[in-house]
Amino acid sequence: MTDFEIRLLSEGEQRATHEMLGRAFHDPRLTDEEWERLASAFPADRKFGAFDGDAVIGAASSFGTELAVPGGKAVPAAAVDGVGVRPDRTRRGVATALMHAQLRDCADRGEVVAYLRASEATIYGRFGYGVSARWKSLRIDTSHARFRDDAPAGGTVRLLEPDEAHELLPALYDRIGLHRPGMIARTERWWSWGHPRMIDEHVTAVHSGPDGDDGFVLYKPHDRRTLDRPEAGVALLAADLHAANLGALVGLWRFLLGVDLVGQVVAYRPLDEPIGLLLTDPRACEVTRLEDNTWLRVLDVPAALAARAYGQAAPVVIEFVDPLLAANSGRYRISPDGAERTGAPAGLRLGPEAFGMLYLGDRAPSLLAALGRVEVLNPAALPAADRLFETPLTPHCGTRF
Ligand SMILES: CC(=O)SCCNC(=O)CCNC(=O)[C@H](O)C(C)(C)COP(=O)(O)OP(=O)(O)OC[C@H]1O[C@@H](n2cnc3c(N)ncnc32)[C@H](O)[C@@H]1OP(=O)(O)O
Repeated sequence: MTDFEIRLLSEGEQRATHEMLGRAFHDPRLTDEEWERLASAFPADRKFGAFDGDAVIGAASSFGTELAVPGGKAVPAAAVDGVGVRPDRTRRGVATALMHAQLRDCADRGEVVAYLRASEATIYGRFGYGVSARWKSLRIDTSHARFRDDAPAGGTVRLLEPDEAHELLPALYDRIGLHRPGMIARTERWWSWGHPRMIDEHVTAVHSGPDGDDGFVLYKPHDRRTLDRPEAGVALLAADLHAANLGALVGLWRFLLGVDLVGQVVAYRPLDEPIGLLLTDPRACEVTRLEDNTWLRVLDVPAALAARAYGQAAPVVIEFVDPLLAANSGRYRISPDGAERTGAPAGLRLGPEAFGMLYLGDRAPSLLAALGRVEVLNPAALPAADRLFETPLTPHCGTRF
């Protein structure tokens, strides 16, 4: 017996929900004016609330998008955000009830995976989410950063005024395309939610190559000068950097590292970002942190397996066990040609959390088996599964949500 009810928000309940989330995330209360500006980007649609009478004590939200998977296709995905419980009602199962309702709802909508960024790494594994992509924080000291003679030259970079950036970036992001597993489509809701403020708070630079605009970066300076270190310059945080090709990536990095009065450039990048290899002194590029970036929970196993590409190896049968979304449970034969349900005996057995960790290519099945997250029923299946699930590019989302 619970003392709360889970249901979708009704019109008119958004502001109270936003206020409740503000208490969970320690955000300041919004003025009426601030709420007016924000309201249209905080729709009731797809928001689950936990209610004690009329009072909202917990919420979980999502929006529909597309997620790039290995091989170049994209699948319908639920981008989950705004999960929070009022501080006086935590640890009584509210988030669990919200998560279960939300996962069933997203599965009913035909979405193939749910995808999120976690405030803490201890929360989401129990709901079947696994870390699907990690990122590295880079800090590049500009005084030591010289490009090698054989590094690509890159094209030209120009700064945009904020109104030009609002106009140009959505189409440029689409043009760059979902070329890396883990990237998501930026929907209208996404552009209208955090992005206007983001553009206003950052400088936007666009890269042009032989075929026109092919990359952009939003950066923001943080002043590190003090009275005893007046020479320190500023640190630039490259908060949103996307490039369609290596030339655009190098061109944007050359630009960032060449901006005057800058001592450091900091960015959160894919694990295989090659910037250090382009410098005469690769140690000028320090990895200061490596952590989980996105978490993935599969909602439709047959569709997820059918959408991605596989490496060359003998076929493997995996048995998938899903305690929450029972329709997913069963055996699947995976080969370089695709995946299908099968009655054949399984070589490996796993659940949704391990699936989330290997689906985009972040972790190898053999590592998960060694850690006890994948059960090995036939040892020959393990090296074959490693080769099938291996991906040439490390997964990376690169979009805040
Ligand atoms: C995608 C996003 O929006 S990420 C943002 C998540 N939200 C936040 O971080 C805001 C602040 N935190 C909160 O609002 C809440 O603490 C939440 C949403 C994280 C958890 O809500 P709760 O209602 O307390 O979770 P619930 O009671 O269902 O807990 C389920 C289990 O998870 C555990 N758990 C929940 N939160 C945490 C946590 N932060 N750290 C460790 N364990 C946790 C509980 O102990 C419980 O374990 P049990 O099943 O073994 O008893």
